[in-house]
Amino acid sequence: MVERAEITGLVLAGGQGSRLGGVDKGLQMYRGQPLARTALERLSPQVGRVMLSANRHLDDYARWGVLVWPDPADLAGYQGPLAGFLSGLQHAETPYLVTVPCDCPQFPADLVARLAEAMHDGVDLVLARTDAGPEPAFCLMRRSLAADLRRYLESGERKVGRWMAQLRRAEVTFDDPAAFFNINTPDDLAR
Ligand SMILES: Nc1nc2c(ncn2[C@@H]2O[C@H](COP(=O)(O)OP(=O)(O)OP(=O)(O)O)[C@@H](O)[C@H]2O)c(=O)[nH]1
Repeated sequence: MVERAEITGLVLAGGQGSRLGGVDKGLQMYRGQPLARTALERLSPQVGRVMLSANRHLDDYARWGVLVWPDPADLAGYQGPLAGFLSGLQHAETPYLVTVPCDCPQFPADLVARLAEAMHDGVDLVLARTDAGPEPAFCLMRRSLAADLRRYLESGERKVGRWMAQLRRAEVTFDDPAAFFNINTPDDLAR
């Protein structure tokens, strides 16, 4: 079991948003508020501190008073969520990092507490899942994974599942798949 104060929360907003026409997804309005802001508000009470991962409009995000980190500069181009994981692991000052994507505005209020219950000696990372399958962007991990993840990305690998498969994993099943409703298209933003 890990205490809340030992966990830094990272909102992932660094993607390409190609299914939304290439816009910066975290800044898109959903129910009157930018998506990344909703994610930060939902995550903040669950962790000791929060940060945000972005690759565009860093100043716009920083205006909300949150620490914003771009993906590691030496890993060129868009690399997918693992680049955000690495940036978070490198900047976190707590022993644990938990990630959430910016595009799931209804994720569970007890997400981090439940992931933290499953973090034990012998576990490197804990993933959320529903009956529909794993939700790998919702991941509690040890900060000490930074070196392993850097080696993985430097070797040219990008796939989240393949990186996680070689680690000691635990999974926590959440009953309500609707809580992981994911915004990918303009229609989703209007729901
Ligand atoms: N830091 C960082 N986060 C990313 C990157 N790519 C995706 N993400 C984040 O990972 C989560 C899932 O992203 P996807 O929906 O698969 O990708 P996306 O780029 O946001 O959108 P599409 O281009 O439409 O697939 C979102 O929170 C993204 O912000 C990246 O290169 N860097």
